[in-house]
This record gives sequence, structure tokens and C-alpha cells, in this order.
Amino acid sequence: MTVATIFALASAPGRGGVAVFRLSGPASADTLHSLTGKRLQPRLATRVRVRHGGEDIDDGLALYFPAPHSFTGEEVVELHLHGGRAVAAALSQSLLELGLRPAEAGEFSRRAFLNDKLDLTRAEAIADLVDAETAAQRRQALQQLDGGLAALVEGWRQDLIRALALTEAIIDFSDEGIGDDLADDVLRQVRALMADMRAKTREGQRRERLRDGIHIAILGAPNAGKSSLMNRIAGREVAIVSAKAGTTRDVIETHLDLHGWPVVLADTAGLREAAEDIEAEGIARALARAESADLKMLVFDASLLPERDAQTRSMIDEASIVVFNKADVANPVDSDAGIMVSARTGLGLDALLARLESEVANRFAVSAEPALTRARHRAAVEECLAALSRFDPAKPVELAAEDLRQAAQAIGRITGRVDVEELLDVVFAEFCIGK
Ligand SMILES: Nc1nc2c(c(=O)[nH]1)N(C=O)[C@@H](CNc1ccc(C(=O)N[C@@H](CCC(=O)O)C(=O)O)cc1)CN2
Ligand SMILES: Nc1nc2c(ncn2[C@@H]2O[C@H](COP(=O)(O)OP(=O)(O)OP(=O)(O)O)[C@@H](O)[C@H]2O)c(=O)[nH]1
Ligand SMILES: [Mg+2]
Repeated sequence: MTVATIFALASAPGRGGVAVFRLSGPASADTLHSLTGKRLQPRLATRVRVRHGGEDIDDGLALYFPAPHSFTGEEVVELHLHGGRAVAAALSQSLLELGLRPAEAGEFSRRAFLNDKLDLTRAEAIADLVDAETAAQRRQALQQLDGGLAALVEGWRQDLIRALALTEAIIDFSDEGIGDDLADDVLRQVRALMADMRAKTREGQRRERLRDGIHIAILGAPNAGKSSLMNRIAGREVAIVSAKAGTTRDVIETHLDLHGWPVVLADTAGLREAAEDIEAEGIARALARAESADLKMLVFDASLLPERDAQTRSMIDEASIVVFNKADVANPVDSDAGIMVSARTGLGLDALLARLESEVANRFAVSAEPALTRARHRAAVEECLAALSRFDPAKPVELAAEDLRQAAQAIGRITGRVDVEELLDVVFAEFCIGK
């Protein structure tokens, strides 16, 4: 089977300054030759006239990356053209006529993975970097692209392979009476590894939040001004506001960049007892949000007697911020009790945002350490931990070894570098040296 040569518009579609087309596959250089009459020096931007079927398409720049020294590891050509829709359409049509096929989503990165240019964590990091909307997300993705996570899990996998080699050696040393010492060693190593993995799994849950957005739920009694506050923070009319209690029913989300932190702010239905069906469902959703949120913003109407709002008060805990709204029409409250704001006038908003930011920063500050960043990574580590908790060197050695092998396989799935042959090679190499 010959490999298809694929192409795609790598820059955003539509009208723009410059459009970058990327070609990858064995026919890339020949395609460039038929479009421009040129064969290019590797990696040197060259001015080209692009023509096809007797028609001039554009005046552009081209780059050639010979295999295997390219992003995909294949022959790669880039055409940097004027960013107009007609130019893009004409070039795409020409490439189709020359036998190239449009790339599928992620296909360039997939080819890079298949050609050993990227492991799965780096491929995921590219996707995250493209999706990053805030500075914290960008930093986390770049750290992963630089191979931090790959090195972490590869280190774990190597530790497991060493433990496996030792376990298999136990059988050979059992006659010499040092098998028990070895077994103790291995068990100690496995336990230390498990502790490290558990710590990284906990940290990983915070990092997943950084990828997806930190969830802040706005909660409180009907008419406290939750929707007004949400609109004020978002700077636009996201939610309907009215003087009628019970206006908001569904959970309404808006995405914010809180000084570099990705936040998903959710406005919810006002909490109260008596309610008809639809409102009751809205309240159930609000309570579910309160449960799953990273942080709760509890809004009280300061113009009423906030202490009367028992339901909202009962939600105060270490993951909540108390806000007294309608400061424009209320007497000031003790500033230790909460933050006075007015959604109507904007009073106190800066203090509220500063408080939100510091709460988020305290909870989600990213260390320089690499971390698991996706549910996929966590699932693999949990599977590995399950295999390791079955491990017991007192078991028959084949069974104990099998637990370690499964643990290593599970971890290998994170980078995608699972290779039974390689595992066996290392195991047997160490096994022989050990003898
Ligand atoms: N124009 C352009 N800009 C781009 C990319 C691109 O493909 N084209 N990138 C793509 O997403 C990113 C840069 N990443 C890249 C990663 C590897 C290689 C590459 O050619 N790697 C070869 C050579 C390595 C070397 O000598 O430095 C290799 O790995 O063998 C190119 C770009 C962002 N900017
Ligand atoms: N004076 C004053 N009125 C406010 C303020 N914030 C909101 N209101 C008013 O309070 C009423 C209720 O506001 P909403 O934002 O709809 O309240 P809510 O908490 O979302 O209410 P539900 O969706 O019913 O739970 C509206 O008439 C708002 O104009 C404020 O800061 N000051
Ligand atoms: Mg509302």
C-alpha cells in the first residue's frame, strides 16, 4: 500500500493575511514541482509563482522539509499564499487534481506519531496548545509538549520493567537463599511507585480542571441578583434578569479568562422550597452544580436580612465565597462576613474578582512538575495501580510477574509506546545480566 499524500489549510479558514497550506507524503516535492516548476533547497523559504492548468493561482512562498526531518517525518511542503477564499479554493482544487487527498482531523499529528516524531502526550499537547484560551492553559500545554509528562510516565515504566526483571530473577536465586531479600526489595519499590502515582493522580485532577476550565457556580435565593452578577462579570447580557423570583431555570454557563485562569462561571436557579415542576428541576440542577463546582459564589440579597436565607447559609464551606449583593440599596455589612457588591452599579466588583482570582490561584497554582492532564492519563494510572495492588512477590513468580507486566502495559498506553517485544527484550536482557 502506498502512503497517500495529504494536504490541508493549516491556518484558520476564511479571509486572512496569509494562508498556510501543508502537504505531507511521498508526492509532496513532485506536487510542488508541478505547481511551481521548482525543486527547493530544504528548509529555505523560497518565492514561488503557483500555476496549474494554464492558470496563475498566486504569488507565494514555499518551504520543503525532506523526510524524515519534518513535522510528520514524511516529505513535507508548505505553501504560504495570500489569505483569500478564492486563492484557497483554487489551490485546493489543483491539489485534488494532482491526486492529493484532504487530510482528516489530526492526521498530520497522527502521522508524526506513527513515524515516532511525537508520543501521544505530545500529540495531545499540540491539540491543547491550539485550544488554549488562557495563559495557564498555554503553559500547561507547552510543558507537556516539551516532554515533561512523557518523561514522568516513561520513568515509571522503566521502574516497573526493572521490578519485573528482579521478580523473574527471584526464581533463579531462590536456591541461594537471597530470593527473600530480593522479594522485599521489589515490594518496597512497588509500594514507593504506587505512592508516587497516587500523588500524581490527585494533582492530575487539578490539572484536568485547568484544561477544561475551573467551575464556579453562582448560588443563592431567588432574586438575590445572581443573573445580574453573572452578566456584570461577563460584561454582557448572558442571562435573563427580572424582578420576578424564579426567573432562571437552566444552568447558564459563560467562559471567562480570570487573569490567565480559565473559568466556567455558571448561573443557576434561585434556591427555595415551594416551586412548580420546571423550577424544581432547575433547583435540582443548581444543587448538582453546587456539588460538582470547584468554587461556589453564594449570593445574598443584602437589602433583605441575609441571616434569614438559611438554605444559602447552609452551603457556606471552605470552597465558597460569600457575596452580599444590592449594596446600592442596603446598609453595609461586616466585611469579614463577605464581599459587598452591587450588580446594578458595579460597586465592589473589582474586590470580588480579586477574591475569585486569589481563591483560584491558591487552589490551582501549577507547579513546575509535569502532571497528568487528562482523564485518559488518569484511567491508565488507575489501571496500573489496580495491577500493582494485586502484585505480591509471595505469589508464584509467573503470576507476580504478570501483574507487573499488566501495570507496565497500562502505563505504556499513556505515551502509546507499548511494545510487548521491547518489554520482553529489556526484561530478558536484565535477566541475563543479573545472572
Ligand atoms: N510554518 C509552520 N509553523 C509552525 C509549524 C509548522 O509545521 N509550520 N509547526 C507545526 O506544528 C509548529 C512548530 N513545530 C515544528 C516541529 C517540528 C518541525 C520539524 O520540521 N521537525 C523536524 C526537524 C527538527 C529540527 O531540525 O529542528 C524533525 O523533527 O525531524 C517543524 C515544526 C508551529 N509553527
Ligand atoms: N438595587 C439593586 N437591584 C438589583 C441588583 N442586582 C439585581 N437587582 C435586581 O434584582 C432583581 C432580580 O435580579 P436577578 O439577577 O434576576 O436575580 P436572580 O438571583 O438571578 O433571580 P432568579 O433567577 O429568580 O433566581 C432584578 O429586578 C434586578 O434588577 C443590585 O445590585 N441592586
Ligand atoms: Mg437568575
